[in-house]
Amino acid sequence: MHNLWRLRGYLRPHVTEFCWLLVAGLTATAAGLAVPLLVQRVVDGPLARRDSAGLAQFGGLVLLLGVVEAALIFVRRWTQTSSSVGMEAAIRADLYAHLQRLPASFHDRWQSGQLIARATGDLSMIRRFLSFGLLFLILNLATYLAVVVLLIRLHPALGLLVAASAVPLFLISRRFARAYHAAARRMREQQGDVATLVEETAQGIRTTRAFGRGPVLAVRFGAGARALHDTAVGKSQLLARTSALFDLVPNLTLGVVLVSGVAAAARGTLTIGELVAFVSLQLMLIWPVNSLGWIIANGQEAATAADRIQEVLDTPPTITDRPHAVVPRRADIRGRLCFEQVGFGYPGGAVPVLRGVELTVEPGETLALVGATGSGKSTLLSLVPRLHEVGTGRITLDGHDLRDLRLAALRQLVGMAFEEPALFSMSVRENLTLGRPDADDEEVRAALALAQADFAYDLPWGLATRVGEQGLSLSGGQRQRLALARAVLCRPAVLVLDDPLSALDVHTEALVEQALRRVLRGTTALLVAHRPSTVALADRVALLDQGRIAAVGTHSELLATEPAYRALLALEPATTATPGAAITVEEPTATRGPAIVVEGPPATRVTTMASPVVPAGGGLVGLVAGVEPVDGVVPS
Ligand SMILES: Nc1ncnc2c1ncn2[C@@H]1O[C@H](COP(=O)(O)OP(=O)(O)OP(=O)(O)O)[C@@H](O)[C@H]1O
Repeated sequence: MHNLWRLRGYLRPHVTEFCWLLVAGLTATAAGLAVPLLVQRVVDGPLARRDSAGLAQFGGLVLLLGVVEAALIFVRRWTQTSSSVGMEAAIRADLYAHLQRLPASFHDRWQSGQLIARATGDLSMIRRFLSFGLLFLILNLATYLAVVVLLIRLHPALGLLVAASAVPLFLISRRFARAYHAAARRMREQQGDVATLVEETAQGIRTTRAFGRGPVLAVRFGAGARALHDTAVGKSQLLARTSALFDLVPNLTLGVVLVSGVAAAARGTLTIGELVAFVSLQLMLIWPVNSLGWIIANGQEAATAADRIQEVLDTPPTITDRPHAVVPRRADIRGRLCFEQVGFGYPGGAVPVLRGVELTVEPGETLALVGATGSGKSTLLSLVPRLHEVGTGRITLDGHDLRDLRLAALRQLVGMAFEEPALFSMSVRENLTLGRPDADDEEVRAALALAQADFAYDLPWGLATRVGEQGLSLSGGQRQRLALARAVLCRPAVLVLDDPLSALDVHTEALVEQALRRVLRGTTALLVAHRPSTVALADRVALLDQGRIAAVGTHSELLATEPAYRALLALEPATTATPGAAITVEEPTATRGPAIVVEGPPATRVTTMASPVVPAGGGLVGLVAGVEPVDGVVPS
């Protein structure tokens, strides 16, 4: 319960409402408790005396109490939902803001399904406890205590017997709470796992369809869903068993009270009215005791949810502003970027990814980073906007250690485009202006022109077209060009490009390069390059080998002096794409079945379906793999 208690701060803004809720709830309970006491007076008074006027008076009073109780219950229900929903929203907002502050390494470790489950299902559990469980716990305890006091006053011996029934109830509750907590925790984890599986399947639907792995994933999902089902059934059975015990105890007590009460009434030590009142009051304990199982279950679910939420909230954001971090003026930044003995390793990684990196990029210079796959190029780039924090050494921008700059300011100074660009399910314009919400139409147009992304104007609703989740309604090359336009729109002092042209066909790449050359002239840029054509954009090249800078020089210097560099660029596959390649489907012949033919000059004629060459945005591979719906038939 400790972690649930730690969330009490969220109750503070609603404390007045909560007090009113309690007052309304307790008054309604008091009105309900008064009814049996009035009945006692009626039975022993007007009813015994056959006084019909007195009877009508009492009847009116009981009716009034009933109306008051109903009105107060309505008020309580009306207000309790709004305050608990407000608390849920506040916790969710803080959780989301915290997730934003947590470093990339946290998100590498955590499954997104687990985070989604925490921000949705777990928070709903807490809301339900705050709006119902907690309130009923207080009201039911108050009812129990009040009834027991009234019962002891009516008949001390029988009243103490009822009070004693609290002992087995307490023991059952304690055992149940422990077992239910473990089951609730297991179930929430399994729900997170199932959410992750669904999310991964949705995101990787093209890959799974193309490989025909749907049934395998379905088996994996089935196993996860079955485990969740079994835990849910076990949890419900636990609650059902305990609820039966919670039913049994008050009913057993009621039986004993009835027999002893009738005997006492026969002996004359208890009036009929007192017996009726006693039994009526005791019946009022049935619901509070019965609901105890549900309230404990609700409390345990909320406690589990609070544990899971605090696990995230307790993770410290390791990449934060230093106390005296400064916001440099954009005009003062020339863009000299220095890596000084930079070392870095991923948490849990056996060996550091970067070691003693020494590199300087002069203002306005473009430096290409070339290295074998896995040599640490992307990692090095990610240190510049502080997506990861340097382990040893430091990186400076115009002499300022990056850690001495305010994070928000640094990320405005650094524009970044990734090889696998993330677009969000919002309009093209919103995606473009993510880093510069104030950019006007002309600036957006210029950025799109530069990235050769004018296709955006031809989308069904132009820049207002919403791109699907992760921009998957666009081709890889289109996404890359939009990401490039987004990076340059920020007018950054340092442009960091992680192989941003890899998905472009040769024709588009040449156009983007031409335009990029103009931008790069005035900006410090660090770009990962795999192709000689991209390297040609750079003034100098740094060769990264197993996390160390092996050589720095111009392209021709490195070609002349570094065999490893020559080998890397020579491994470049021969380009086969052809602007305006024609695609036709040929009829089957005697020697082969039907074929998709992509035709350029004779050297690039392709007749195998395995390697069609299509201009960016062609989507042919998706049709062949059966991932996308198709008008007509793709012969196989
Ligand atoms: N988030 C991560 N967590 C743990 N290890 C990682 C992570 N990202 C990368 N690595 C490891 O760090 C090393 C360098 O990866 P990095 O992506 O920087 O290489 P790269 O040179 O950019 O490769 P490529 O050219 O294939 O993109 C690799 O061994 C990789 O497995």
